[in-house]
Amino acid sequence: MKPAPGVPAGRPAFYRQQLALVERDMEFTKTPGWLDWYQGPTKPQFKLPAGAVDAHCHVFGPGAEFPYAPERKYTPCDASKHQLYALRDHLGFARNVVVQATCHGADNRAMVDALVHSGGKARGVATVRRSVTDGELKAMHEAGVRGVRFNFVKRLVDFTPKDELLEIASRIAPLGWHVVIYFEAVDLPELWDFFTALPTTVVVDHMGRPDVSKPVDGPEFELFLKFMRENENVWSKVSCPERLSVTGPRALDGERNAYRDVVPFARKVVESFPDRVLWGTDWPHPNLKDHMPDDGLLVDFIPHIAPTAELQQKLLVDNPMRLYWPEEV
Ligand SMILES: O=C(O)/C=C(\CC(=O)C(=O)O)C(=O)O
Repeated sequence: MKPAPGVPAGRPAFYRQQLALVERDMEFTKTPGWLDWYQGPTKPQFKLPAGAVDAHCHVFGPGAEFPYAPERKYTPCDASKHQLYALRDHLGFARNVVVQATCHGADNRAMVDALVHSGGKARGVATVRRSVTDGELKAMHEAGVRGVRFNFVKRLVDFTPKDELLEIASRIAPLGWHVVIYFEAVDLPELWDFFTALPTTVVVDHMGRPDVSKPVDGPEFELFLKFMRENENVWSKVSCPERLSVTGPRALDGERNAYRDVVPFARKVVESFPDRVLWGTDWPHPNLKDHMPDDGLLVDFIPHIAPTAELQQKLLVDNPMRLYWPEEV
């Protein structure tokens, strides 16, 4: 990698460490254009079933307590566990699955801190490197971590060799954990063999980010459906319409019928694989450039993709409970 201007060749790692030490003692400056999470979300009209789980959300810092990682690709606004749990109660969820965000790298302290202060109402998904010790994995398990996330979205992370990821997968499998994968639809063909070699349950973030301007019955989305059909260990989050939508309308200003272009994709997955789907808010919505949704209106998106009470119960309660709280099922 080319060193930054003013950094002598061969020393970038040293300078990154120095930068981390400086940043630890200063306030973080948000990435230019950063959109903060929506204040004062509406109450959803859709009444969530009792025990509903928000199975994809994050905490950011706060940076002064849990510094953002030096290798991060964005610097967010703070979004604390207290704010996350206030949103949970406001929307009517009972539990959360807190997914490690890339702005914290493999430093899982903010996420783990959120779990241990949740009164058992949150479980987590971590990011780990091959250097993670068995003791650290055990401590994370006790805190409520039940999975690791492998991220292939190039704007978010640097490349990690597949042999390192396979080694991590083989170490977390005996703990009963699963692997969450995040990738863009165009990259599925190249990643197929790696994904199908994973020895655990595999959960895809946001339906593998389909291009929803393409037909729902076209070859690209069909490949994703085939991936789920042929591999019964593969689950999908049918989340993030606000990230995938091209035409909107946005979940803002009372719009309870938002992101209509995403509906056929998510509904197809929910109806084809009702026992292997999860839903989450994705609060505090990292990296949205266009708009920040009203989370209450996002919840009102759910009945459009899971139209029956039975599908809603599986999506929001039965499936996440089976994956994250199996001891209670
Ligand atoms: O929140 C998400 O799932 C999506 C993200 C951010 C992310 O994954 C991360 O920072 O860890 C994105 O597409 O920028």
